[in-house]
Amino acid sequence: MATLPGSASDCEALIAYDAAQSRLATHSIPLGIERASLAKAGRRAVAEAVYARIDSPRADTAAMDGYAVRNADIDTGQRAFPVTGTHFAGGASTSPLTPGSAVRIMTGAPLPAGADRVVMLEQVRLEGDRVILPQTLSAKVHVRRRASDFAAGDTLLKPGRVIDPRALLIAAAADVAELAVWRRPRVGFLSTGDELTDPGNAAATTSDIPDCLAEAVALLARQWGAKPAGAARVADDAEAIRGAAEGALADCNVLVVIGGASRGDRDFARLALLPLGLDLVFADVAIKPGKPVWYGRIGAQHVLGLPGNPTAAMTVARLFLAPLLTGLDGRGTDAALVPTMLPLADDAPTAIREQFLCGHADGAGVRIIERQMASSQAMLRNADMIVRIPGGAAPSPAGTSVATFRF
Ligand SMILES: Nc1nc2c(c(=O)[nH]1)N[C@H]1C(S)=C(S)[C@@H](COP(=O)(O)OP(=O)(O)OC[C@H]3O[C@@H](n4cnc5c(N)ncnc54)[C@H](O)[C@@H]3O)O[C@H]1N2
Ligand code: MOO
Repeated sequence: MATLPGSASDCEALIAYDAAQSRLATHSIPLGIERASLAKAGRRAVAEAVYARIDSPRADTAAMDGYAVRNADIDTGQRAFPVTGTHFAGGASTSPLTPGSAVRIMTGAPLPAGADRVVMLEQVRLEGDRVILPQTLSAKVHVRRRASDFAAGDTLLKPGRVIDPRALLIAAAADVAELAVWRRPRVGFLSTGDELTDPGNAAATTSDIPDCLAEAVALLARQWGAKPAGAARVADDAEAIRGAAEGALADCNVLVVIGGASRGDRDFARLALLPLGLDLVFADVAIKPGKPVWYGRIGAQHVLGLPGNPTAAMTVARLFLAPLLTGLDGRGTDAALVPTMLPLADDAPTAIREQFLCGHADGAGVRIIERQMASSQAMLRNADMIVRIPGGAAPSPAGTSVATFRF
């Protein structure tokens, strides 16, 4: 068998998880900047600061429906005011308030020049064309000062901020119609395996098994910001894998190759791609499950190889594909890798290799799902998180604080 650059036989050292992540991070750099309308900018990371193009409020405005008056008149003891007009939100700038008079005003309407207080509708009564204010007036003047929320030129969103609904509100309020955002990676998927068939077709055969990973990993990629760029499935045949990969690479930034990652007689994934110029960055990581995961570059494109065992594949997709995608789309690899530290509810199983096990949390802490295997499928319905358990002889007893990653 040909020697694979970056690979390790069982006698060679595997690359440590943290070292593999460091290597991934050096390659996972933003793809580039594009402009997106507000409608298309959601969940993207902004590449340039967002500045306010206008003051907000744009003028001194009423914070309540009521009557705009001058404090100077109030201070003289005047409480009955002739009403000289009505101001609505959206109205143009108005003539100044005549001293000794009031203007009926609605929330959001600009105050007439000279007015510096709004008395709420509920606190006044009308007598003919005069408004009568109460003797005692609150300290609150119910005026929103011009630029008191933000001023034109203020930095409202910093580069790297992910556009969530609140950030979208701010961009729109800043009078920004388009945002400079990092490009989203296009991700293609290639499942390999003679035994695989489309879900829905296996029962009609005696031995085929449904490809349970293609759609699941594509959804995981979408959840982490990717644009899916098609999926193909090929037999365990190096020529077929190479041909399909070549076609897929023309249309994606990241190609995820599923299966054929290991040492079997028909595990061709990495070997098949070497003639395309595959430059392996790491392969065979000292983790359980998912050891055969590999990552490399073919020119500008990124190629991630997942093992075929379903739980192993989903685990390393979460651990390596998610940060690859957040690195490429400007959020940074850490966006997918910051753990939540939680106490173990029970003693964790021990293993020589570092383990990334499926678990879920309840009031007592993290529970690692029992009897899970790299090939498990049904178990995943209860797997809300991946739990990092250190390798080596040292046990991790109940109460130990462990790193968890939401699935
Ligand atoms: N001698 C060794 N054998 C194995 C090693 C090793 O280091 N030395 N590693 C083991 C580990 S760990 C894993 S994980 C698997 C990974 O195998 P491959 O990536 O080569 O995957 P396949 O051989 O193609 O398939 C393994 C298993 O998974 C099923 N599979 C594959 N793709 C899918 C899919 N899309 N949907 C559903 N099921 C899938 C496949 O049918 C096999 O049952 O290798 C160990 N062996
Ligand atoms: O590590 Mo493999 O991914 O156990 O089955």
